[in-house]
Amino acid sequence: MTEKIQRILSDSKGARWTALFIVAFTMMTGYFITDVMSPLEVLLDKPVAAGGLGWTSDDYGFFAGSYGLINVFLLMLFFGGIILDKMGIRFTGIMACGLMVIGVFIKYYGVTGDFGDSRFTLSFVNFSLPMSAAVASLGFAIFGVGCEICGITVSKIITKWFTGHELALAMGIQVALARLGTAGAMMGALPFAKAFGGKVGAPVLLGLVLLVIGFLSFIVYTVMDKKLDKSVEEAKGEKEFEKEKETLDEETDDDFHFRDLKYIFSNPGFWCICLLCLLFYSGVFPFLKFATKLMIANYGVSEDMAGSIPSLIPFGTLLLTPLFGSLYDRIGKGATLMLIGSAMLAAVHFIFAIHILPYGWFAVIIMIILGVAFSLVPSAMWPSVPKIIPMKLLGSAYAIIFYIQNIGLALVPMFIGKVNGADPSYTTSMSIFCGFGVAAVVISLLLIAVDKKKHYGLQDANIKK
Ligand SMILES: NCCCC[C@H](NC(=O)[C@@H](N)CCCCN)C(=O)O
Repeated sequence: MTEKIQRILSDSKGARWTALFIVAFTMMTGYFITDVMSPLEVLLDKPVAAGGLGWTSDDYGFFAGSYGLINVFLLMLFFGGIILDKMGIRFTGIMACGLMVIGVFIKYYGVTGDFGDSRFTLSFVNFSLPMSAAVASLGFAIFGVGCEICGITVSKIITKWFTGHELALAMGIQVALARLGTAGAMMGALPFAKAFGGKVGAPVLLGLVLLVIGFLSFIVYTVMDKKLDKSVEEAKGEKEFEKEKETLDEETDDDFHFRDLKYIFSNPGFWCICLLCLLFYSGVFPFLKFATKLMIANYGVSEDMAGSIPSLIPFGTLLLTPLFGSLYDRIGKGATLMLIGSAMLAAVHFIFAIHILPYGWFAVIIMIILGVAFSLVPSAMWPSVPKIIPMKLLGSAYAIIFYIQNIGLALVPMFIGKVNGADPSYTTSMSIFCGFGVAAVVISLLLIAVDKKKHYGLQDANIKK
C-alpha cells in the first residue's frame, strides 16, 4: 500500500517542497537583478566627471524598457515556450539561466566600462544613447529573455510537482519569494552602492554573484527533475497502475507537436486568462512606476516618504499571495477570487482619479487595498492555467500569456508618461488605469461564464481529497 502511495517522487512532501524552494530561489535572484537599477536613477544621471554615468531620464527610460525588447519584438518568449515544451525543463532552464548570467555580465560591463563620451547612434531613426546605456540595455534585453523563459520554466516545474497537491500555495510562495527579490533590490541597492562610494556597479555585481548561485541551484534542481522522471517511468512500468499510466503519458515533455498549439489558440478560457493578465498587470506594474510622484503631487507626502507607500504593495503580497493560494487549494473559487481582485483594482484607481481625501494616511489605506488585489489575482490566475491547458502545452501557454502581458508592460508606461505630461493632475492617467480595472472585471465575469460552460474546474479546490 505504502508503495502505491509513494509511487512517484512528487508524492513525497519533502521532495516537492525542496524542489520548489530551489527553483524559487533561482527566480528570486532573477527578480533582484530585474529591479536592482530601479532605485539607482539618482546615481545614473550624475555627470561622468562626478562619478555618474551621465544618463538622461530618457536614457534611463529606454534602459528600463529594454527588458522586454527582444521578448516582444523578436518573439523570443513565444519561441521560449515552444523550446520548453519541445526540449524539456532541464535544457530550457539551464539555457534561460545562462542567458540571464550573460545578460547581467554585459550589463555590468555597460555600467562599469570606460566609454568616455562615446555614443551609440542610429541616425536614420534619430536614435542616440550614451554607449554605457546602449551596452547595459543590450545586456538587460538578453537578461529579460532569460528571466521570462525561466519564469515559464519554473511555472511548468511547479505544475509538474504540485498537480493534485498544494499547487496554488506553491505558486503563491514562488511569487512571494520573487517579490522578496524585488523588495530587497528596491530597499538595498542604493545603500549598497553608497557603501561602495556611489558606484552603480557594486549592487549589479552583487546581483551577478547571487544570480550565479541561483544558476547553480537550478543545476541542483535538474538532478531532482531527473529523479522525478525516473520515478514516473518506473510507475509507468507497473501494470496495476494502468489508469495512472494514461495520465503520466500525457505529462511527458516529448509529446509536444506544433499542431497541438491550435488547442491553445482555440480555447476561450485561455484567451480570457490572457486578456485578464494583460489588463490586470497593466493596471499594477506600470502604475507602480508613477505612484511615487502621485503620492507627492496629490497626497502631500514628503519626497523621502513617498517611495515607501507604493512599496507597501510588494511587501503586502509576500504574505497574502501564499495565503490566497492556499485558500484556492482548499476551497476553490479561483474565478471568483480573480473577479474580486479586479473589482478592487478598478475601485482603487477610481478613488485615485477623483482625488477625494488628499491625505497621506488615506493613500496608505488605498495602497494596502491595491496590495490585496495584487495578491488575489496572481494567486488564482497562474494556478488556473494548468486547469485549462494540458501539461505538454503548458510551456507554450504560459509563454503566450507572458508575451501578451509584456506588450502591455512595455507600451502602457510610455503612453501614461505622455498622458501625465499633458495632464499633471493624474485624473486622466488614473481614469485610464481604472478603465483597465473595469475591463478586467468584465473579463473575469466572462471567465466565470466560460468556466461554467466548459467545466474547467476553476471554482474547484486544487487539493484532491
Ligand atoms: N507562475 C507564474 C508566476 C508569474 C508571476 C508574475 N510574473 C510575471 O508575470 C512576469 N512575466 C513579469 C514580471 C515583471 C516584473 N519584474 C508576477 O506576478 O510577478
